[in-house]
Amino acid sequence: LTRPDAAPSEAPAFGFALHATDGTARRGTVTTAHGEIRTPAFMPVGTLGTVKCLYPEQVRATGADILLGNTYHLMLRPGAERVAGQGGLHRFMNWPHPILTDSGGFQVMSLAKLRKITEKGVTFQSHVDGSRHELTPERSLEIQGLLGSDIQMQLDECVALPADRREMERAMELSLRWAARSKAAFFGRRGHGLFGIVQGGDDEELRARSAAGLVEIGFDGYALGGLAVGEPQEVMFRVIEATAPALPADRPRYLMGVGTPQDILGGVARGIDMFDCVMPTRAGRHGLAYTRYGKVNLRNARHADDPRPLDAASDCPAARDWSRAYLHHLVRTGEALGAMLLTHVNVAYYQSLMAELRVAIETGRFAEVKAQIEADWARGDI
Ligand SMILES: Nc1nc(=O)c2cc3nc(NCCN4CCCCC4)[nH]c3cc2[nH]1
Repeated sequence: LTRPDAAPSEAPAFGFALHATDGTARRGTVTTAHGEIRTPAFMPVGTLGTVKCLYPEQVRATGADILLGNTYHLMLRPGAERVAGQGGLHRFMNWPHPILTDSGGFQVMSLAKLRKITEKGVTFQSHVDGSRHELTPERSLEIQGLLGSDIQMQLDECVALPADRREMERAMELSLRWAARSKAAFFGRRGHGLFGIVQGGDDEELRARSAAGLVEIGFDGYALGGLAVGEPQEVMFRVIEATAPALPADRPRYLMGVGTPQDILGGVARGIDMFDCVMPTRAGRHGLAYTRYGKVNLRNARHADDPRPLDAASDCPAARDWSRAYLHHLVRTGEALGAMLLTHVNVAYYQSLMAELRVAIETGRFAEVKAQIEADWARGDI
C-alpha cells in the first residue's frame, strides 16, 4: 500500500499562495495534508473511488495533483463508515495525493428519486436500490470527514437553469444558511479545508449577495455552483465575471462541473483556479479523443486505415504509441483497451492544457498562448 497518511501533527496547514497573475488569470498553489495542488488545476473525477479505466499511478503520471470523489455515491456504496474502517479513501483507492469531495446535493437532484428538500436537509431514495437516506449539512461533512477528503464542500442547493428569480433566490438563501451550519459543523483536521459554494443562478445581484454572505462566514476556498447546468457558455462567463471579483483574491476559486477545454480556457482567463468534469473520462469510454487540434471521434470509419498516432508529440504513451486504425478497431469492437487508452489520452490532454496555462501565466504570455491554443483548435484534426 502507499505510505501511511501524514500524521495530523506533521500535516501542513491548509493554505493558498498566489504566485503570479496575468490579466485576471492566476497562478497559485493550494497546500493540503496530502500534498500541493498547482493551479490552475483540473481534477479528474473519481466518483466511486476510481478514475474509471485508469490506475491511480497513470492518473498521477498525467500531472493530476488532485481527484474528485462524491459523497452521494460513496455513502450509498460502499458506505462512508466502511471506507473509514479501511483507513479512509486515500488508502482505500491507493491515491496518496489530495482529494476533494462534492457534498452530495447536486448528485441527489440529478440522480436520486423521491427527493424532498427541507430547511433541515434533503431526503431521497437511492437510485441503486431505492433505500431511503437523508443528507444534512452536518451529515454531509461527517461523511466527507469519514472519507478523509482534503477539501470538503458545503451542502447546497443548485437550481437548473433557466429558473425564475424567486426560485433562484430561495435556493441561494437556503444554501447560505446551510453554509453557516457547515462552517459550524466543520472540524477541519490540520491540512483540511472547507469550501463555500456561491449560488444565485444567472442573476448577478443574487450572486453578489451569495458571495458576500459566504465571505462574511469565511471559508478556505469558494466554489461557483449552479453553473454548467444547461446555460449557454456566454451566460456562464458573464456569471464568472460578476462573481470572481467579489471573492477574496487570497483564496482558491473552484468552478464546479466545468468543463470542455474551451470552458476551462475561458474560466482561467476570468480568474478561476480549479475545475472538475467527467468529460475527459466519459468521452474516452465513448470513443472520443481530446487532442491539441480538437476532438477526434474514433468510431468514425475515416480512421480505419490511418497508421498515425493521435499525437506523435505527446508524452502520453496512449496518444503516441498506438495507431488511429487500432484505436478505431478497439472502439468499434467494444474492447476494454479502447476505453482505457482513450481515457488516458483525454486525462493527459486536459492535464497538458493546464500545465501549458500555468506556464503561460508564470511567464506573462497568457494572451498569446490562449490565442495559439484557440488557433490550433480551429485548425482541427487533419
Ligand atoms: N455541490 C454542488 N453544487 C453545485 O451547484 C454544482 C453544480 C454543478 N454543475 C455541474 N455540471 C456538470 C456538467 N457535466 C458536463 C459533462 C456531462 C455531465 C454533466 N456539476 C456540478 C456540481 C455541483 N456540486
